Amino acid sequence: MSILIKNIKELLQVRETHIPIVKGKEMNILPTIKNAYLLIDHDTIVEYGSMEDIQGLDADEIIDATGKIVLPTWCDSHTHIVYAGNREQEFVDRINGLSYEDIANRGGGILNSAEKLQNTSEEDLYLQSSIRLKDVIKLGTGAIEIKSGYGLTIEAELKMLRVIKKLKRDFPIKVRATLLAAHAIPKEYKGNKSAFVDLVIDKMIPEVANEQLATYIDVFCEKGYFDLEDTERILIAGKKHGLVPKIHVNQFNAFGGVPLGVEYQALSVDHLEELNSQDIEALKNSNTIPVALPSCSYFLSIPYTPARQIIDSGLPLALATDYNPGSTPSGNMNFVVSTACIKMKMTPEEAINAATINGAYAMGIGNMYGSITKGKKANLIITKKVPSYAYLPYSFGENNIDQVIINGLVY
Ligand SMILES: N=CN[C@@H](CCC(=O)O)C(=O)O
Ligand SMILES: [Zn+2]
Repeated sequence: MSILIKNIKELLQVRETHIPIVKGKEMNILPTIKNAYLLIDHDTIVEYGSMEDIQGLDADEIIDATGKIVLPTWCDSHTHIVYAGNREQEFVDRINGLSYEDIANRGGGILNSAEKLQNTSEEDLYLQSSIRLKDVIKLGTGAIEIKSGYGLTIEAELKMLRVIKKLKRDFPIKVRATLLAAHAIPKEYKGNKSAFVDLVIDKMIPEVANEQLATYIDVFCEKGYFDLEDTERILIAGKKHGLVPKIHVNQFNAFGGVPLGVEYQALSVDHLEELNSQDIEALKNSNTIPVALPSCSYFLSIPYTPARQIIDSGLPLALATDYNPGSTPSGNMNFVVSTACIKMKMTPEEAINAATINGAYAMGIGNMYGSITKGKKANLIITKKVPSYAYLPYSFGENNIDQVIINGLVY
């Protein structure tokens, strides 16, 4: 099966050869071809170019993209989409004056989601999560990282990871799984955090690695959750079992989590709403990518990750949703890209690079996803008729997507 997309107003993120990451000033460059075509064979991009050079090309199916923009699907490198129920009451409580911290301190927050998940069957959890996954694909996400972390017992963490495995089996998009057992201290371990960290290290990590249920190891490194020592112990144990660090740091406090992540070769350090100059220095000359989650800042009314400071220091930046029931009940990468431009002063070029090539890097799939490159997966967004690509972040809240192609099939 082949598809030829013709008369594309502008084809975005065209990279003749694969580049793994874009950093600093390069982030402001988005290579495009105006009046372009693109040929898909089965699930692969095999050819593209200017309409002037299209002669001789034919395909089983022709899509006329007159007036429309084509770009690679979003790579959402940070989500928690496997969860049970919702937390809209906490949302109302925050409107009425409680903070995220207040809610967590009285047993809500992550512990609330953990209780719900523990009491939900694997089948129901799969059903609830698959609805969300379908929805985000329609919004243009073609690759997604999904974390555990609402289980907090061995059984429930394994249940979450098995659901992620089934989603990976049943859906055409790329799915990467992360073990985030150290997401909160369970009620039963209150005052005895080190025993819970021992459980994560001695039981959960070996079991998950043994069953090959995760690629990455994550920790919520934050005051009131897991400190630097806990984080270091968990990263060491994860690495010993072949899990690559990819961690939550600096959401509310900056106290050394970023340099620690870099020291343990984390693939990414995510959140960074609070960031200091030592963090920036640590990230320079490292292979660790910072990841910003602007929908979380929006929803919790906390600071936005200082994208300008990061990019202007020559660093790369990726954008992701953080889709979860507590801090970001949205998996809309289009909103993330818009919000990054509106609130973080990223240019459309920077934001699109951050949500495609750099998103793919932040989930370790850059060789096959994130750009229009021959041989990469045919995962594409075809927009509605739009005046320019800057219109995409500009028209925030509007759905500009006409079609999503995943592995060469119109979704
Ligand atoms: N901060 C830690 N974890 C999630 C939120 C978890 C929750 O509130 O359920 C996050 O990335 O924002
Ligand atoms: Zn998160």
